[in-house]
Amino acid sequence: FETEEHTLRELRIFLREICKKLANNRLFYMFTKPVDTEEVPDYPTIIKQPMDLETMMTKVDFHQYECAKDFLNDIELIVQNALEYNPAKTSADKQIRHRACSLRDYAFTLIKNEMDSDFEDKCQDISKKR
Ligand SMILES: CC(=O)c1nc(NC(=O)[C@H]2CNCCN2)sc1-c1cc(O)cc(O)c1
Repeated sequence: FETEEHTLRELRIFLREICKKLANNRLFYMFTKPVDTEEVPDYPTIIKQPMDLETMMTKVDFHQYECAKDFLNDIELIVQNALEYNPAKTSADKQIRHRACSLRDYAFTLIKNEMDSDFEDKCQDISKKR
């Protein structure tokens, strides 16, 4: 199991790098911090499970991701929240939806290109056993 701990340590290092790259991309600044319910008071009435990149970085540090799939599930949550909260045909809402879709494509592509597929398989096997 020591090798399992080593594998999960490597996963955390990798996911921090991905998180940093996404959070440092100006395109995604509105996804970097929890939505401020002072500024956007109706947000919690519409979005029941908020998510953001800073929260995801904390989840990495708290060992709350055991494979890249779990990490991408939270990226998908950020995307779905933005699509739900910004449904209008206005250019403002359209631009936010477009940014959300770009975040999804960026994140999935980054992980696909930079992660060894059998490393992810090993992480998923560990995750299933736990
Ligand atoms: C992240 C998100 O989903 C988000 N959506 C918004 N939508 C609107 O403002 C649309 C809603 N429809 C009516 C016209 N306004 S603002 C916003 C946001 C932007 C930030 O810079 C930081 C932040 O925390 C949240």
